Amino acid sequence: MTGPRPVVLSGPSGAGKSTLLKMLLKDYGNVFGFSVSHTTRQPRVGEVNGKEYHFVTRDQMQKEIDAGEFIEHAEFSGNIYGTSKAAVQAVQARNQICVLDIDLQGVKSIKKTDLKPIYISVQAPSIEVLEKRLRDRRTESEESLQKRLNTARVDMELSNEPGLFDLIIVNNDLQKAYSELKEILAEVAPPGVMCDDYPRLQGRES
Ligand SMILES: Nc1nc2c(ncn2[C@@H]2O[C@H](COP(=O)(O)OP(=O)(O)O)[C@@H](O)[C@H]2O)c(=O)[nH]1
Ligand SMILES: Nc1ncnc2c1ncn2[C@@H]1O[C@H](COP(=O)(O)OP(=O)(O)O)[C@@H](O)[C@H]1O
Repeated sequence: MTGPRPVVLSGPSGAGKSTLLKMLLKDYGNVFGFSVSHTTRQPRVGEVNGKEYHFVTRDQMQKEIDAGEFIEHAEFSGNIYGTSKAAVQAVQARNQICVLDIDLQGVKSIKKTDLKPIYISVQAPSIEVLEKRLRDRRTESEESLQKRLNTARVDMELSNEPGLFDLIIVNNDLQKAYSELKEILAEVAPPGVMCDDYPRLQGRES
C-alpha cells in the first residue's frame, strides 16, 4: 500500500465514533475520506445508501465476500458488516486519508493486512454513560440495545490489551475528545493541515 497511513476508529456502539467522524469530515473533509462499509442491517432514519453504509441483503453480501471483494468482514449484533476493497480504493483514488469505522473483530483482521493504519479506540467514560447515550439516540430496539451493551463490555475489556490501539480516547467531553483525535491525526495528515485555522481557511466551518 502506498500513500498516507489510513486511520481506524473502533470502540463500542454508542461511544461516539460517528459523532467524532462527522466533526472531522465537516472540518477536514478534503483531507480525510470515509470508507463506506457494507452492512446487512436496516438503514436508520436519515441514513442514505452509499453514504453511511452500502445497505445490502445477506445473500448479496455473502456472494461478494465469497468473490473476494472484501478486505475484512464481521458479524456484529446479528448483522454482517464489512470493508470492501473498492471502498478503500475509492478514498485513495481521491488522494484522501482513508478512515475506517470498524469493530474489534475488524481491527484484528486489518492487523493481518498491509494497510498499516493508525488504530484509535473511542470509549465512553462508563458502561452506564454508554447505555444512556444509546437509549437517548433512539435507534435501537431493546433487544439490539442489550446485544450492543454485551458486546461493549467485551470491547471495553479487550481494548486495553497493550499494543492493540495507538490511542484510546475517552469520549466524555466531546470537544476534548475531538481535540485528542485531531492531535493524533496530525501524525498522518500533511504538515500544518490539522491546525485549528484550517477549516476556517477552507470555508468549511459553520
Ligand atoms: N468489522 C467491521 N465492523 C464494522 C464495519 N462497519 C461498521 N462496523 C462496526 O459495526 C458496529 C455497529 O455499527 P452500527 O450498526 O452502525 O451501529 P453504531 O456503531 O451503534 O452506530 C460498530 O462497532 C462499527 O464500528 C465494517 O466494515 N467492518
Ligand atoms: N461526548 C459526548 N457527550 C454526550 N453525548 C455524546 C457524546 N458523544 C456522542 N454523544 C451522543 O451519543 C450517541 C452515540 O454516539 P454515536 O456517535 O452515534 O456513537 P457510535 O458511532 O460510536 O455508535 C449519539 O446520540 C451522540 O449524539
